[in-house]
Amino acid sequence: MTMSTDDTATDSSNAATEPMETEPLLRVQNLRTMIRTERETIRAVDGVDFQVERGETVCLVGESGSGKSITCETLTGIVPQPPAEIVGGTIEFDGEPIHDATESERRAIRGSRIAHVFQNPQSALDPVYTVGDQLAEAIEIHEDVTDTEVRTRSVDLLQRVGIPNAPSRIDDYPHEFSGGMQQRVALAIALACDPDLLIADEPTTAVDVTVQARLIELFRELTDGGMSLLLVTHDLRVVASLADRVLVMFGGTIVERGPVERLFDRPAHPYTRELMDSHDGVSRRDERSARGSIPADGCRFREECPHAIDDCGGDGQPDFYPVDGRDEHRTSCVFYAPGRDAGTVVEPVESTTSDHTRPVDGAAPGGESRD
Ligand SMILES: Nc1ncnc2c1ncn2[C@@H]1O[C@H](COP(=O)(O)OP(=O)(O)OP(=O)(O)O)[C@@H](O)[C@H]1O
Ligand code: NI
Repeated sequence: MTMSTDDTATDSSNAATEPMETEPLLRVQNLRTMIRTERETIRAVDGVDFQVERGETVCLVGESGSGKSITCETLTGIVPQPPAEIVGGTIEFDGEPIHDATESERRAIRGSRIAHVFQNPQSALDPVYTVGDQLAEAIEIHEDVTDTEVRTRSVDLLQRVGIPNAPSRIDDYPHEFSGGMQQRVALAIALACDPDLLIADEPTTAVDVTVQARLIELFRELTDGGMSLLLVTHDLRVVASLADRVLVMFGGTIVERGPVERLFDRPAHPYTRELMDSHDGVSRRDERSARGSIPADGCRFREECPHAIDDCGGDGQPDFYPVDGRDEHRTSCVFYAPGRDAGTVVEPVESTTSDHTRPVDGAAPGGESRD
């Protein structure tokens, strides 16, 4: 069902490890996380399934409040409980279930194999230690190296994430950096442990175009080197530059999934089509609070969908149907069910490939440019 990464699978020379190598690095099934507030219970993540292959970049997109960050935080077990409550789902990492892991087991995985750069960087940085101390700690967990090597590597990491004057800034404390730089410092610390999977939540949002281009280049190098990347972003140009596959979220559910070229060329779900048509995803973000709540069942987009019919209701979200008969590109929309006319959904919206879906650096979309 997912894009093949056969090139990594066939590298294995040891036959005994072959079944492991063909496993996705991360497999998530039916992830469900509720948030209970005094006023209501929000189904922040409601039945999310996906996987990330080795060396693959998967982008998670969708409007503000759609559940992207809570999905990531549920994966690494750092979602604050309460107000959140993880009510279901299985998470397998490198073939091992980790959803039942104890807090200390999870911390061990987070410190070595999965790195998570939060949307809000302050929470990741320790205010009482210098950036250099925090980088050193992360490097030393992984490897036994001399102090000089640690220092050289720390400076290099800061330079790679675009921190100017890294050799002197390394001795600064987190509060001496701007918000945008703090997130990049957190990224440098995350990368210090040489993770197999990097989960990065909006890492390119508060940065200028030069730094953005540098980060895109860095992510490419890392995934070319075999790291997997789960990237949350609002910026469709970043998606076009980096993604192999895209997951579109709305109201705590994934509504469409597929290879990046397909998502941009043939967006299928009415919500995806609207997202691709919006200029930068910002206009819808501001409207959300004014438009009231999203249904907690059926298709979550139905109240706002120009094509909604009775079948869009029901208990669970609609099944995932192939788009144009392609298994790897699927959407949770009843109009794509066999025998239904998907043209109803597609027709009224005009061409959707516009400037903001072009890669930032003019390269071909991720899937092609990585080879
Ligand atoms: N601490 C919290 N208390 C109450 N509700 C919360 C809390 N954190 C998240 N939520 C709610 O959970 C839902 C999912 O939020 P989440 O942060 O995952 O969205 P997001 O897709 O990451 O949005 P953004 O693009 O703004 O970062 C939203 O309805 C949000 O309001
Ligand atoms: Ni978020």
